[in-house]
Amino acid sequence: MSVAVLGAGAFGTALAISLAGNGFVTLWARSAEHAIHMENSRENSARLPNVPLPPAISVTSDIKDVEAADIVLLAVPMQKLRAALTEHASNLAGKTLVVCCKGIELTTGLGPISVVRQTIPNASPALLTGPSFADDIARGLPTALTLACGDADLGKVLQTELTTANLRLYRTTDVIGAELGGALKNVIAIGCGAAIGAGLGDSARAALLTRGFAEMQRFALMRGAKTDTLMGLSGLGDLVLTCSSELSRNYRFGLCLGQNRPFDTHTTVEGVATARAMAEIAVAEGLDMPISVTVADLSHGAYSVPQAIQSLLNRPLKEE
Ligand SMILES: NC(=O)C1=CN([C@@H]2O[C@H](COP(=O)(O)OP(=O)(O)OC[C@H]3O[C@@H](n4cnc5c(N)ncnc54)[C@H](OP(=O)(O)O)[C@@H]3O)[C@@H](O)[C@H]2O)C=CC1
Ligand SMILES: O=C(CO)COP(=O)(O)O
Repeated sequence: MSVAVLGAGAFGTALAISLAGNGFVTLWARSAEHAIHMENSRENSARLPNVPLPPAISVTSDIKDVEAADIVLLAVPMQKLRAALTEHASNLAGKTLVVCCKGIELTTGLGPISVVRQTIPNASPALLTGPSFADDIARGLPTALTLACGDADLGKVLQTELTTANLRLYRTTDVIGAELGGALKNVIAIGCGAAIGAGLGDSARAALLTRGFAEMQRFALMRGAKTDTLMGLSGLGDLVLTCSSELSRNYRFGLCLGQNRPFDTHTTVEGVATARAMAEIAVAEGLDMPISVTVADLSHGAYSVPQAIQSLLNRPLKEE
């Protein structure tokens, strides 16, 4: 089956490089200039520098090339997904669409699969998520991800088609659990980065990671996710990776908050909008999500790090 990747950012490019080991891949960028530069230089110097594009990748800005593919991977930031799908709805109608973004849409509180269902109702949606840095995948380092698809038979097909020499896919039909694990871990990673940035130490990070995971489970189970999914690659696996590595943009954003340093506003930091979406849902549903709500406030400058720490430490004592 032919594969196209819509979105030539760091992750889309990395997935295209890995999938090129299986056969021809179309990598679509919205900017014609960017596409031509990548096609000629055989590198995505803007988003994923120093990794050559294999010959099996064709970079294009012509959406008709995406339309020709059987499977389309959607690798744009969560808050841009609806606009991208709406713009290209007629080209993507009826296709198998594998969303690769991690987050909750701020304006609706929906995850990526629901956004696909709303914008392109006759598409077959799936989700690719789990612990993986674009740079690791692009350099061929071994990575394990979760392929979530509500249609179990299609999930098996996609698992086979999208597994590569270095990318091992596990499958699940628990789309909600996989979506929420990937979205919520970014929020906790910002908190962990802030703790380390502020010099609070590794013990504080472990506490935030663990209690943050309890919040992730509370939120996801309320939305119908399965505990096993949260315990897997798309939940705990990605949480551990993102909370412990400076390769993570969410973690680095948190580090800057903790150190009171500015952060490049052009960098994709999914956890900022997702923290806000999550906090709004938590308040509406009466869910106790103190770390996530604190990260939302911190990320938008409503709290300083010392205020955030005080508010978390001064909460009433409770059972674990
Ligand atoms: N980077 C990583 O290590 C990983 C990322 N992910 C997830 O993948 C998703 C994308 O992240 P990543 O690739 O890193 O982000 P980047 O910031 O590297 O790239 C985002 C890409 O999306 C494109 N884009 C933005 N808006 C639109 C639009 N409306 N239509 C078409 N294209 C658009 C941008 O185009 P332009 O350049 O023209 O602005 C850019 O190419 C995120 O949800 C992230 O959480 C998941 C796992 C790992
Ligand atoms: O999702 C990721 C790792 O699995 C990438 O994390 P960042 O978006 O924080 O860089």
